Amino acid sequence: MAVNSVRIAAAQMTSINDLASNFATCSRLVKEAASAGAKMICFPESFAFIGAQDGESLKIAQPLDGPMMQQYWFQEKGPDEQHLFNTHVVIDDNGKIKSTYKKIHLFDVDIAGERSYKESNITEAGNNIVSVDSPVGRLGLTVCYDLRFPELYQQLRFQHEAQVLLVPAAFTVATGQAHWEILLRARAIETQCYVIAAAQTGKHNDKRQSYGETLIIDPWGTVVGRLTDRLSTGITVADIDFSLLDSIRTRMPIARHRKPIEFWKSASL
Ligand SMILES: O=C(O)CNC(=O)[C@H](CS)NC(=O)CCC(=O)C(=O)O
Repeated sequence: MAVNSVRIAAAQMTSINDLASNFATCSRLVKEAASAGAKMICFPESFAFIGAQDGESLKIAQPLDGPMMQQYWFQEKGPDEQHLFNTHVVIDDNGKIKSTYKKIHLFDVDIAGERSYKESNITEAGNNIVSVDSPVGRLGLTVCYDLRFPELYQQLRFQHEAQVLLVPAAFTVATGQAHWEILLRARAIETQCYVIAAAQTGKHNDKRQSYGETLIIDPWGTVVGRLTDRLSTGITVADIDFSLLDSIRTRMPIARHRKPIEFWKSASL
């Protein structure tokens, strides 16, 4: 019988301003995922480093072929000394880089009652949509704040034919409480894709805290993977079931029913 499902793991962790300590956590979680039978593990945004002071991430940023990436990963050095790229990297089981995606939507947002963020101060935005085939299906790569821009996910499903959408994140506590799960489930339902959302959680330093709640969601919108504690470090695993995915897409063929906006008419503007 053909194998129609394959296991994936999503990590949850609290990265700090210490590359070695974050790396030790990642190694431990990779081993846990392998013993659980997972073929792939997804880490949160900024798993390698979350700075406590301005400029710290710029200092540790390295090129994709630098020494850190040999170990795994990152903060990708940007086009100049003042900017890095917020890059999502897919690495195969030989340690080879299969694909990279630079975060398109930057988080320049003033959170009521919390603080304001200006990611564009140190980050250069990307402008390429990226998908890649993998043992767990065709992946669509995104990062964190991208989650609020559904057209990216529509492109990944309908133009790139993605089956699994990846959303590594470091959501704020306020926006996470209000929006995290509902946005992720909406993306899964409207694209009929698995959504894997590995999340930073807890307190990184005096100024920075993340919501957490790593989730794996199936193409029907059901949460199939979640840690028991939103704030703990660990993994959750779930099986990507291609028969389920095909059956949902066959019974409700939204790819065929979809009417791309180029064909719509505006009555008036
Ligand atoms: O700065 C880093 O180290 C890593 N990058 C992030 O944490 C980014 C930019 S500040 N965070 C988000 O995009 C949060 C989005 C969010 O919370 C929302 O959309 O509500």
